[in-house]
Amino acid sequence: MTTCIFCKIAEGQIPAEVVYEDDQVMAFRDLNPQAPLHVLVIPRRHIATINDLEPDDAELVGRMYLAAKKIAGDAGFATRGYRTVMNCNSEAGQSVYHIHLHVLAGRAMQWPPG
Ligand SMILES: CCNS(=O)(=O)OC[C@H]1O[C@@H](n2cnc3c(N)ncnc32)[C@H](O)[C@@H]1O
Repeated sequence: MTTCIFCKIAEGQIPAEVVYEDDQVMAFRDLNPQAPLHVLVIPRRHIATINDLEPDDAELVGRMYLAAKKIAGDAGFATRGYRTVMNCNSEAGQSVYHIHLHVLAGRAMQWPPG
């Protein structure tokens, strides 16, 4: 019985507005969007942080980026541009310890990030 909120979303135990899913990854809208498009791409398998990735996870991470590409493209932001962010641990602001790729689009992004 997991306590991970993103595992619960992946298992359909709690609701989310799913925008993409396949056998290994899924994506849903962020509850607190920071841009007109703000979606989270997660692996179905629980991996807490980037530090917990192993070489065997390379294809899975690649599939997360391909999902991000599809989501941003389908939403019409491929040419305008979009940002993908994966935060690792507290100083990066990670608050949900199940890796997730933020996909943000629809406004000009700042650099460097705050
Ligand atoms: C500083 C960011 N911290 S973070 O990089 O860890 O991102 C966590 C993100 O998950 C989002 N979130 C938390 N719970 C849910 C949920 N149940 N459904 C959708 N999004 C969620 C937060 O709004 C936040 O943007």
